Amino acid sequence: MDSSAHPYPLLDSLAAPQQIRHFTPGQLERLAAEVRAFVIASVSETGGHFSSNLGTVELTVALFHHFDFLQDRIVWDVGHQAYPHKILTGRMDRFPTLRQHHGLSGFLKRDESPYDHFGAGHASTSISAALGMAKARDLQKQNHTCIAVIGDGSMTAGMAFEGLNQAGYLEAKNFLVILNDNDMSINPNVGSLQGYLNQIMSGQYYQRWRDRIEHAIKSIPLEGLSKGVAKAAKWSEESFKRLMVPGLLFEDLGFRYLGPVNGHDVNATSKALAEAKEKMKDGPVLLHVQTKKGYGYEPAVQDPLKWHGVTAFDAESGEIIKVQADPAKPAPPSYTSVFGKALVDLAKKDDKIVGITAAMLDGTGLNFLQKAFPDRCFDVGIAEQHAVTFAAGLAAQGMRPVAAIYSTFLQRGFDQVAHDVCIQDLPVTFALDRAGIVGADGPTHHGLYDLAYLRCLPNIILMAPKDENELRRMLMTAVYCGHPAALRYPRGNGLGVALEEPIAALPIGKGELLREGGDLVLCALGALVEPALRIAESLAAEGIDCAVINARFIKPLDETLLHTWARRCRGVVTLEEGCAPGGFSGAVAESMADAGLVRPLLRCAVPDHLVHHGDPKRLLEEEGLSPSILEARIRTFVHQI
Ligand SMILES: Cc1ncc(C[n+]2csc(CCOP(=O)(O)OP(=O)(O)O)c2C)c(N)n1
Ligand SMILES: CC(=O)[C@@H](O)[C@H](O)COP(=O)(O)O
Ligand SMILES: [Mg+2]
Repeated sequence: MDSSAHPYPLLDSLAAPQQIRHFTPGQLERLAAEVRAFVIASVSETGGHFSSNLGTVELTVALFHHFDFLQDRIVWDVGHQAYPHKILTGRMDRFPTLRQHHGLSGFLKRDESPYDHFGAGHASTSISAALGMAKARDLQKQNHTCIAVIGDGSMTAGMAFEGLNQAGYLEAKNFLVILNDNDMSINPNVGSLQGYLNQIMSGQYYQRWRDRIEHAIKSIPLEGLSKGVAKAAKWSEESFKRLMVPGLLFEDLGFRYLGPVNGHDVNATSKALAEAKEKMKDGPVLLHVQTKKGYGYEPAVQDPLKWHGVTAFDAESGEIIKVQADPAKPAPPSYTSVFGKALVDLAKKDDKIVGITAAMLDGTGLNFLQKAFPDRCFDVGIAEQHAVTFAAGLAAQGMRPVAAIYSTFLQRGFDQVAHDVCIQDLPVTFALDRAGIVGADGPTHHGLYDLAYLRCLPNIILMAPKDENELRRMLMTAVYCGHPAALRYPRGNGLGVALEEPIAALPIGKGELLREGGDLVLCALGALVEPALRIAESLAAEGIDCAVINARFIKPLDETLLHTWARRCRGVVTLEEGCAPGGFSGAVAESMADAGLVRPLLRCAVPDHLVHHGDPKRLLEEEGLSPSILEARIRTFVHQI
């Protein structure tokens, strides 16, 4: 990065974040301006989460002015808004590597810095984690402050309220929750909580009078009054509070509510933090900070959804830099959009079909349904558990719900899938986007575990499409199979196959034989079917004869097809973009073992370890799942058996 074009004198002279504690108000403002300029310059080159980070600049600077985060603890919810935290804690020079292979993580990581006290990536964990830290501190007789910073979107999750519930009950001292309210999740934030927060925002005037009114009411001498008058005075105190005090919901949960404060005025935010420090000596405090996504960069302010996460862009013009595509070969559509449009096609013919998303309207492609049938599309907020049971309720009353949830985020709804959907055999469809390796978001976001955590559940039908056409057919199969069903498909573009009309359901539990062969049977799943076919053709030129099966179903597995070809061949190879323990290869191995069918087995899957962040192609190579590495592994295997 050319630092002469973007001078950062204060940042450059910052040897340690503790220096910020002695900054003057003017220096705090200049530091915030530098951090913002650096975020814009840096993310314009690498891409990354953007608008949320511009929203937390002043808040982060003010936090470092008041706290020493080598002693005090801070938990950033999700962590996608913590670039300013990283910049102030000695990681500025690593930003050119952001979200790249072996580079700086896009989230917080305990092993990346002593200032990262808790890692995340999924939302709404911060209050629970910070409260755990506060309790550990008390039990170990320490006295630092523990802080959770949580966005209004993340606050919609049940888990956030579970944390508040316990914190208020414990009367946790030196415990601060900062609610960073920008009226946005990735899409606009939804739900009655947001309505409540907006009401507080519009009633700022009352906050100034709050302390005076409370004091005046409290100073009424109740002792000398008759019982009835004292009761009336007490009642009027409560009523006044309810009228005048913003954030009463949080007060009723045992928090002292402070704010709202303008989170882009660094010195006002600093003042509010000073007050919070005093008040939290007596018990938990919630500080409500009002910010704007994209603040300080007009294109992002105008379109915070587009600028939530971006690829590289021209900082001057705000133009996203497009990777030069071959004009002769238009890019195939994304699996997400194929799903979104197919759902609308099905919904046009069947008014029992409804869609559900947990705050990922555009991310899952449910925006198409939202546009076509707004009454049949539900964004429930960041509330995957609720989304699943809400879908179960709809299914129990004869609707055909399709819950579109990223593979990684459904992990949070596991018990609901098991207890509410599968045990009751309710026909809920799970459309699991981002299955497999996702790339830059890293370990918290790869969709590697879905097959393992769903395969064990009763009644569920599990599928993975080899291309866009099959995705549409699987969606139809799932919606009308009368049981719980899930289809999982990857992030990114499909293969560009022609879409067949009309969409036809698949026979349940039937795989597809794509190629006959006598040496090996390659049993492939989803995104690895097409590479398996190409590998088989390449190996044929060397005299290695491979049959290829497109499994289509992980459950029920097409055992007849599998066993037939396993018997005809000398060895079996499974290929999947998912974790090896418990995944598709496990289903194949179990089935052969149960049938007493003994064949050498090569399992091509992600081994039992973390997959870090970076370019998906490179990560696939590292996991031994890129086409050329797969081919080499299969060649070695066939020569060994
Ligand atoms: C459990 C879970 N569901 C969904 C997401 C995807 N996600 C990441 S950030 C985000 C929006 C968070 O909104 P908010 O907390 O208000 O932060 P903001 O971006 O507005 O600063 C969502 C839905 C996630 N990370 N974790
Ligand atoms: C932080 C978070 O969870 C999301 O912003 C996520 O990064 C979105 O990923 P996609 O780009 O795959 O939709
Ligand atoms: Mg928000």
